[in-house]
Amino acid sequence: MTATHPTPHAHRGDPVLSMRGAELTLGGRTLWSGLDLDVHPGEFITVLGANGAGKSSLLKAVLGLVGLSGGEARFQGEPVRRGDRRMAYVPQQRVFPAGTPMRGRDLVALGIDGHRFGPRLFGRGAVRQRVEQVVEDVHAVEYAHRPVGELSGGEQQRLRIAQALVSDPELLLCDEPLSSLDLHHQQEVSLLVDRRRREHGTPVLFVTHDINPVLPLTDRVLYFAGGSHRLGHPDEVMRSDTLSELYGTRVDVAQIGDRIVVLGAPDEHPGARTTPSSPSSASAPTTGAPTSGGTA
Ligand SMILES: Nc1ncnc2c1ncn2[C@@H]1O[C@H](COP(=O)(O)OP(=O)(O)OP(=O)(O)O)[C@@H](O)[C@H]1O
Repeated sequence: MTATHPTPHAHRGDPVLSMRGAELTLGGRTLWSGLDLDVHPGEFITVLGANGAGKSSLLKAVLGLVGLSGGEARFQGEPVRRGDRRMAYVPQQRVFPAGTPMRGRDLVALGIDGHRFGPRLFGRGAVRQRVEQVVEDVHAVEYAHRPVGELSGGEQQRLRIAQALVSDPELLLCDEPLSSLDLHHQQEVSLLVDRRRREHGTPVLFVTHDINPVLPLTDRVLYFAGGSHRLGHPDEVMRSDTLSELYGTRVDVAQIGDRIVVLGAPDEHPGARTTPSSPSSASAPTTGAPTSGGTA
């Protein structure tokens, strides 16, 4: 399914990431197949689906950490490869233990010179300058000198975004970066990612269980369920008929205020792990109200 709506932030030009007939089998189970995806400069693609449907594994495949079992994935025209520093990854929010001595700026600098596979990109002075600039960009100057273990979850996550941005990436891969954050911090972190793609044209693949915080930013949704997927504008994908067909069972998409809730979506498979961010009601991922796009 191809989006028929415009993607307001997508720039013209060749896709940054292109997948054709992509299939991923892990542990003997085919998570998804027949995936055709072009990610254009500036695009914000929200990746949704049940626990265990293969959302995080998509990011791993793009990062070259797991190999496709079929089809191909190309980044900037070349087959994806592990350790490509032009892609940046923002992990799930995980709190650093209270005694962690590393300071905020050092965490950010790891995005440049702490990488095991990459060469040193800059001299020491240039690294410091670049780190300082990104710390300012994410409005973390006030606390970047403090040990990360002393910082709040939201502050830590801002620094993780800074760590991802410090290498000036050409593709941003975010794996549930908002989980465990309160609404205010969810919005702050989302806006940092949004600003990056608007100002630098860096496209974003954003895995989440809840589209609501990023719905106004979302150009297209990629929804995985039942070994299949749908790709399109939120209006096209977040519908009862589309998701019922995808899950192979009745699924209701309800609008409650400015939010949309998906009701009745089953777990992907009995052994799928659950995450704290999963809504408890009916194992249903919550999703946001379809809008016509625009920035938050
Ligand atoms: N390296 C691996 N080897 C075998 N199985 C794997 C591997 N990595 C992931 N899996 C399995 O693949 C399935 C998909 O995992 P993945 O983490 O991609 O799901 P997800 O959609 O991100 O789920 P969640 O919403 O729970 O985070 C899971 O059943 C997982 O156990």
